[in-house]
Amino acid sequence: MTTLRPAAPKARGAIEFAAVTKRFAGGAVAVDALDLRIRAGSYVCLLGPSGCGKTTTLRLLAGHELPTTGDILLDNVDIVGLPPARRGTAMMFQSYALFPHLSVLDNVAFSLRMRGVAKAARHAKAHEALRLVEMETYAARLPAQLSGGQQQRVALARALVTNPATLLLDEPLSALDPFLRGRVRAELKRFQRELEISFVHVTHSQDEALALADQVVLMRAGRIEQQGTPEDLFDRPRTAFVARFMGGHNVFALPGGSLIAVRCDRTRIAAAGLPATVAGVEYTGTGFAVALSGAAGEEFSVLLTEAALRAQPVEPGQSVALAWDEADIRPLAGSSAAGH
Ligand SMILES: Nc1ncnc2c1ncn2[C@@H]1O[C@H](COP(=O)(O)OP(=O)(O)OP(=O)(O)O)[C@@H](O)[C@H]1O
Repeated sequence: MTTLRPAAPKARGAIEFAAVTKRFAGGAVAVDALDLRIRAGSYVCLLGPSGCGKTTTLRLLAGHELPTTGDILLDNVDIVGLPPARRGTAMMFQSYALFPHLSVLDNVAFSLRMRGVAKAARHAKAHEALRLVEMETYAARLPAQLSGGQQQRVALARALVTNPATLLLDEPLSALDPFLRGRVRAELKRFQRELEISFVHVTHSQDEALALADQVVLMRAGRIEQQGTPEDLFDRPRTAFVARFMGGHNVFALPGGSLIAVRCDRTRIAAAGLPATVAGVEYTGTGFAVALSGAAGEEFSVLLTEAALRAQPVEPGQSVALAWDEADIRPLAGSSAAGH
């Protein structure tokens, strides 16, 4: 479930961005007066279209970028002046970032070696981290002798060996095939719960964010468009941008210009309502998706069960009407005149 548990007393990794702006040389504002709060021990996904500032936000936390203005706190400590290794953050890279010539154990111990930790102590900690991800028996192998999922676990152990308060993950699953992605996704969630630290996970994938996050932060042009639980973002979008980005919704402009969102599975093909033309019908496995176009060329979608489509067949080119229940209307900020 995605409901927020009350943070346990030992949970770590509370993050606060206070009016953080990052302006790159050349003028690009990647992060724009960002105010962001992340609770200790929570799983947060930063989501949004390409270029909206997700990676920059993560790099600001890690200390790979410095803010132009603003403060960043981790467990109430201002970390802006601290070097990356002293912030209490760790970054998990994709598995191919493992050093190919080092054993699994030495890969995991690497950052401790860089910090001057003696060999016996760093190997003990590396074994502990490998035990946590159930990879201890592979300690002597080289990365090339592991499966993709095993490499990913080693990458996770390598990030966790410094005992961070927050783990930063930039598209950690994008290199994996869909089957493995599902498995590693479940493991990430389990580790995060067990460790009671915060995970900040950058993703392009709405599905990934909905499946993993306690809190989803949807960014747009360096700002937060909406932050909330996956249910908030998916079922209670506040703007047309959120409804469209999260998917699964139709955005309708009502007479007068106000905008509403209605879920595609709650939009009906009815005898009377908003006129639309059927553009196509696709089998989705669990039912059918009917693609439609509105009078002004807007794109809509209605999800039907097989039984519903059989009872009321539609075909491309057919004129139909769309209807919905009052209870399924989600009013959106802005109006169609504002260009959303
Ligand atoms: N080092 C840099 N110098 C100049 N501009 C940069 C730099 N890094 C990022 N930007 C710009 O800042 C904006 C935000 O980039 P960022 O990488 O944070 O976006 P993103 O949301 O992670 O995108 P993507 O999903 O494509 O990775 C973009 O317009 C990008 O071109």
